[in-house]
Amino acid sequence: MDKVLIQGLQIETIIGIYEWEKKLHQTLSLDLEMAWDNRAAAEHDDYSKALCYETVSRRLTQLISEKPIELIETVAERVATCLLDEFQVPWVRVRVMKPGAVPAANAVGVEIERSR
Ligand SMILES: Nc1nc2c(c(=O)[nH]1)N=C([C@H](O)[C@@H](O)CO)CN2
Repeated sequence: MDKVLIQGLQIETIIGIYEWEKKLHQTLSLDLEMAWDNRAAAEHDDYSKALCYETVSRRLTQLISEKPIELIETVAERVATCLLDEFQVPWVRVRVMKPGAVPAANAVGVEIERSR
């Protein structure tokens, strides 16, 4: 299966369940694996057939930073839904990491897979 990948997409947003978290921005780090048949783009070196990682990154940053969210599970689900519905990605793996949330850990996070 071909994929388009985005690793370590940093998104600043209001995220968390505690009152103190609703008053500041924190940075999430997203890793995305998106199934995509890359042959059509490669065959004629045709950008219009490619899944543009730049466009996807911009859209997800807008989606996740537009309003406060409590759970990183919600972030992962919204990202997956956007990729399936708006970008017609047939399958996606979304990992959302919240660095610094647990001081003793490098990062904590969730990972989901969704398909159409
Ligand atoms: N499974 C989850 N557990 C927790 C979350 C979360 O989003 N998903 N969030 C928090 C707090 O917001 C925490 O990150 C504050 O440091 C706790 N557990």
